[in-house]
Amino acid sequence: MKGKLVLEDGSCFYGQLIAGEHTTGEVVFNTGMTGYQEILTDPSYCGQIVTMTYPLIGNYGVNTDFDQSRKPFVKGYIVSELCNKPSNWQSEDTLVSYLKKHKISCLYDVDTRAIAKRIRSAGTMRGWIVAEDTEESELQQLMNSPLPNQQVKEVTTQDVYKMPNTGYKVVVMDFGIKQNILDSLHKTGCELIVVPAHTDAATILSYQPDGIFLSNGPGDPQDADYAITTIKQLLTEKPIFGICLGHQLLALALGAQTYKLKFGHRGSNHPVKDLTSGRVYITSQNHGYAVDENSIDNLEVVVTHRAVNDGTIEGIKHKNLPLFSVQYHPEAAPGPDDSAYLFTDFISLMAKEDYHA
Ligand SMILES: NC(=O)CC[C@H](N)C(=O)O
Repeated sequence: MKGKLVLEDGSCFYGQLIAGEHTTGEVVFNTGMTGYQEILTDPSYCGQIVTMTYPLIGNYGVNTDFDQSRKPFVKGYIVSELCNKPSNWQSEDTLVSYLKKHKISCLYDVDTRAIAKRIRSAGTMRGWIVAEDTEESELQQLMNSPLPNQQVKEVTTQDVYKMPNTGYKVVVMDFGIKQNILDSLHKTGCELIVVPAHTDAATILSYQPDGIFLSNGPGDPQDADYAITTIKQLLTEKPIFGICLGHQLLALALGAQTYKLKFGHRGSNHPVKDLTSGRVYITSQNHGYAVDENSIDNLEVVVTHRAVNDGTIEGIKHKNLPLFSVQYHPEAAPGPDDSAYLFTDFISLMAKEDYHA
């Protein structure tokens, strides 16, 4: 079926549509060459239509081991060439049948470069994927519908679950966690207790954890005000490590502000400088918001990492308390695992607190 992407500014991009009912979301682009299944199932993309700038997608098929959560959470998917004859020993199915099975509207054979350039110059916009022959009146009706802003509620776990182990006990606040973050923490020996996003501080502390982990997740961090309130109450209680949305929420709880980037950072090769060692790490990123530079001046917060491309804040720590966070993804999936050492840093922080106890 012929389809199109209509952007908020009126621009249209034409292609072929599969699996698709019409859909809407914030249109973003990811520059990764691989990792399409991890991207589809990263809950941080809930509410967004993801455009892949790499021109060939689907070429190594899909495999359930690559899933980062229980299902794909993207609202729509846009690719140039959609390969339907994968060649890889791990391939269990085609991406086409995966998208159909999960009813993810996918527009392909589209000029993805033109879409990325449009977003890059005009900024992230809302968009609609519809059949090409959609009546103007129907399109207008779709365009008048409000965009939801409580995606964390959609992706967080409904029930508490545990991943037993013999090491430190960590309560994981699940705002839409990726499987590889859980696996990375678990691999370092941690026992994990994963709790829903709305869990209050008293309940979290009742598990008597050695540390608290704040996960990645979708949406504007300022919409998760309930989580900011909870984290505020935990700041002086336990060591805390946050990734991406978790980093933004930690910063907000410490009194900083966040703002929306023009078109965000989404890809697998973003250079980040560790300001302590001077080393540059190539990192996996997926975020549309960042911690505001000017808001931290009078806080007990130190910037530990910066994006090399645009200088934005990529990591912070507290001057005295055992709290730190990064904006990028040390768990990769997809992307390089150069920053996996941060998980061991969290263990060292818990060990230090343990010693002082
Ligand atoms: N991956 C994430 O956790 C993303 C955080 C937040 N939703 C942002 O876009 O900035």
